[in-house]
Amino acid sequence: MLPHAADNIERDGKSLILAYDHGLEHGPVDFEPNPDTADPERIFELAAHEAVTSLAVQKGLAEAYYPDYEDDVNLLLKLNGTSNLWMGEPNSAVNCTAEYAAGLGADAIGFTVYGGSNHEVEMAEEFRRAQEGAREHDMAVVMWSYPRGQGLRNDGSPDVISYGARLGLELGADVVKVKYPGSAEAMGHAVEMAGPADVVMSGGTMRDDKAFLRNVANAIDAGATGIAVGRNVFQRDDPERILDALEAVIFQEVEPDEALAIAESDD
Ligand SMILES: O=P(O)(O)OC[C@H]1O[C@](O)(COP(=O)(O)O)[C@@H](O)[C@@H]1O
Repeated sequence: MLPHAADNIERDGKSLILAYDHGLEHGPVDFEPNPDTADPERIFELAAHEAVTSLAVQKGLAEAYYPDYEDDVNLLLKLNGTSNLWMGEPNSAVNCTAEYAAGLGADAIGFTVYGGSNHEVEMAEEFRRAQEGAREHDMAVVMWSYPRGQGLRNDGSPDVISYGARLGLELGADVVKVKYPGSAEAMGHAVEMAGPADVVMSGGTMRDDKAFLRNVANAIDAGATGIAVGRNVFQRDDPERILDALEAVIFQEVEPDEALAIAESDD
């Protein structure tokens, strides 16, 4: 990683990445709890919320919508992805180059690496190309580091998550996105293993406000620099309200109860 490479997608060294690649990764089922969110325009508008430091999308959405939002949104362009229709060993098709991302105005690139998959070797090579391309265009590099595949049954165990965090550092990511390993202590170990690379917690499936914010607060206490979140924001009835609360937890480091009170008073 390069010192300060992620400054353009962070605020005071912290980040809230709004992830919206679910239409590819999971399919339309993820929009069912809040059908308005199938419309990318709704999410680009949401990404203009001041809590959001970048919006992670695939190339097609960036081409169609980003020109109208480039003044208000930092673009984190995902360069690979796989649909839920794929039944093979974990892999992620590269669908965009770093050069093309730079041409679209991206501030950062995002790349999934499934360490432990049968495809790890080719994925590391693809990541190398993307990472070096990003360096040529001064874009930050965010790795979705999700070890899974072959014998790796429990991709959420603390040891595996720490290994994923370390893979990000070793391969040259500026920010490593990992699943929450279940406790502040385990998150602290992952942060330590990532060294100077920033670690952000991946959002996960919908949880109640307090439980979700508690995990985020624990991750921040443990040294994580923020969160990359999709469903826990856009599947809620009032996504702006949870962004207000996340802003308080991540950037002001207040406790979840106080953050929720701040979010209520902003309504
Ligand atoms: O591969 P998984 O575990 O289904 O998760 C992939 C999804 O999770 C994310 O990394 C984070 O999204 P969520 O916050 O909704 O979990 C997305 O970018 C991606 O689409």
